[in-house]
Amino acid sequence: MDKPIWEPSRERAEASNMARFLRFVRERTGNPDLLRYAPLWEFSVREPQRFWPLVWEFCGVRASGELEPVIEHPDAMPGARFYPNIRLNFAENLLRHRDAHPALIFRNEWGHARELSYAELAAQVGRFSHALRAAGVGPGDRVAGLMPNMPETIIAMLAAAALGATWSSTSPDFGVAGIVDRFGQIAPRVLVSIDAYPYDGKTHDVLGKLRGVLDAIPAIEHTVVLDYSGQHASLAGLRGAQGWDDFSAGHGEALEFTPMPFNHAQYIMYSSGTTGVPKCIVHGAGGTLLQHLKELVLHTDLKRDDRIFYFTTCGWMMWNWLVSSLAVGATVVLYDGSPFHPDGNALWDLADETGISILGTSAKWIAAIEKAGVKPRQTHKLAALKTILSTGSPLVPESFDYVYRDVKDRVLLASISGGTDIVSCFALGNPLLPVYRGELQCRGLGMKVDAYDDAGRAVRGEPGELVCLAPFPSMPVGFWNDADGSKYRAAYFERFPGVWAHGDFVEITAHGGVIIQGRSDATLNPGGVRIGTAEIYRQVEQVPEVLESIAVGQHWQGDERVVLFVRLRAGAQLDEALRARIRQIIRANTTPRHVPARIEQVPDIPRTLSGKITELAVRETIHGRAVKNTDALANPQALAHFAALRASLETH
Ligand SMILES: CC(=O)CC(=O)SCCNC(=O)CCNC(=O)[C@H](O)C(C)(C)COP(=O)(O)OP(=O)(O)OC[C@H]1O[C@@H](n2cnc3c(N)ncnc32)[C@H](O)[C@@H]1OP(=O)(O)O
Repeated sequence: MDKPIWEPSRERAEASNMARFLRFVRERTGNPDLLRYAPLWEFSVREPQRFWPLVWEFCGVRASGELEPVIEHPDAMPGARFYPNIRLNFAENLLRHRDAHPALIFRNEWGHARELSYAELAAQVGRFSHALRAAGVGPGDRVAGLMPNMPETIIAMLAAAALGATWSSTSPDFGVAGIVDRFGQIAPRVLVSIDAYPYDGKTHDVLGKLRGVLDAIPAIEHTVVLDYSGQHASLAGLRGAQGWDDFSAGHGEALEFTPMPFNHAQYIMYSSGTTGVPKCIVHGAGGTLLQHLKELVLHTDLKRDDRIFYFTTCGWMMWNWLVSSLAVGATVVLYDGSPFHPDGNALWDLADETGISILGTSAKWIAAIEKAGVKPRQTHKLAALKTILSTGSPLVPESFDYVYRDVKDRVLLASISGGTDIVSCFALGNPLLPVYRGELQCRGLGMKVDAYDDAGRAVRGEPGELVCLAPFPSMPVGFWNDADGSKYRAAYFERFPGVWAHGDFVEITAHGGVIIQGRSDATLNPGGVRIGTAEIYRQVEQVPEVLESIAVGQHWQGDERVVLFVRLRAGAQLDEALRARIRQIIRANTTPRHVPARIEQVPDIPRTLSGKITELAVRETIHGRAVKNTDALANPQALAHFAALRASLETH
């Protein structure tokens, strides 16, 4: 059982950035024992004040100011601040290369194919940045993107970052309410959007949603619309709207970068919980950069001649992570569309056509193409492919077998895990280590990750709560609109004081690997797409017949599906018409991925003594597991209604 499924060759390991880094750290610290990953990791978490400057120097961060202190208040969790006396510009770090090497290769379902060199990218960023400045954007302003994964999204983000503005993006599959719930909170000055986009053989309109968004967010002064579909749709009637080309016309290309504090708000990302509107998580410029460089250069072994691809929307942190690859000067391959269009080979075709060497995707997709009988080993060359990354949900042991059997045997398969909250990973790949079925190779350097039982004791060889015991640079710098930090503390530090509790169940294995078991909190994760239940409740409860509802994730065919339970007004009955209406309102206002797979009626919903509905108690009940703490429930008898539905939920 403990035999690796794959091991790096000696040549591959020795040529890796991680091996070079080990040598570099040995020289700099004079510690001859740092010969393997395990002692390097120990050093990184024991001496963060020495470790992070080594990453900084090895990766060549561009900045000015004093490097000391590395961490101010190093024992405060939260409260520690990295590099308080440093200034840098995020875009300047990502655009350090300005040559003819390809920066971006883009493909989409419509057959668009484009390539931009680093020089061309820099010129386009320069022009858009001047246009944003002319529109009044300056340091600290927010620029929002309702954009697919395409070059203009990166151009707009870098242009905003060059000015010291904050970027926030959301995928255009959200309905008006989902968009307004997000961007409405951060009051962006400029909104960048497309007119329409392709997904799964269809053209999805965005212009129609823009009016509702603009009506609800008066802060937006300018709306820049890219004619992505080429249909030259009229922008008449859209407040402050201009086409992308008109907006940028007449501006010069010279890049200017405004130096910003290390902890300046670079990105705002969204995470929906069980109540209220989504949380706006603010990530700092320097912390995001340093952490991404560590993960890309060391853990992913990214080099200049690599072509890196990740299947992601601009609403998932893998987009932000992928874009940081520009700092290495590598080529970033972008794809907009369904990874199943026209068939399950779409991404393998892309890999062969564009020479992808690092291909990132999700556990759900790998399981889906296996089921569809896709066997790229027989049909594709995949000559350049050396690493496959997977995230979103746990990659099951059988998927490791599939990849090595039917995709490619000489490939490092790295399951990686972290999240929006940290815009990076807790555990991930490593070019020096073997791959064990079902395991993430290691905890990330500098990440003091552990597994805790309910009493806050570290456990090994069994699942516990994923915790991080020490500060790391990509902790959020805070939440937006949370001046006293109470929402931020409540999100991660209430479970164990002074310790980050992430909301995942994790096991740390005997050989230092990590197995993620799934969410320990009420977050839904169907197909690896993270969804907060509140977004569903806010829609369902607009349906007049529904008094209240509760949504949980049910294990289903190796994945998770969303099951929604509704309590209806006296006399109302849940029939197919009502189910369809509930699905429709969710689909229209959130995204199609929020739509529950099953909807059932219950006469009562369990709540705590303080009146909060308890998703975890319902989740345990429908899986036939004992519910802890029924004493804390005001109406434990309500669980019987869910237990009664268990057999039906298990069969269809
Ligand atoms: C380090 C970390 O920890 C970081 C992270 O986790 S970041 C998050 C990573 N998460 C992921 O990578 C998610 C992985 N999952 C997926 O990408 C997708 O589930 C999948 C590609 C595997 C399958 O996608 P899919 O085939 O479109 O199915 P699914 O996601 O179930 O889509 C449901 C519906 O939404 C629609 N849809 C999906 N994306 C859409 C879009 N952009 N626009 C419009 N409709 C869309 C689909 O067409 C489908 O519609 P129908 O119900 O009408 O058929």
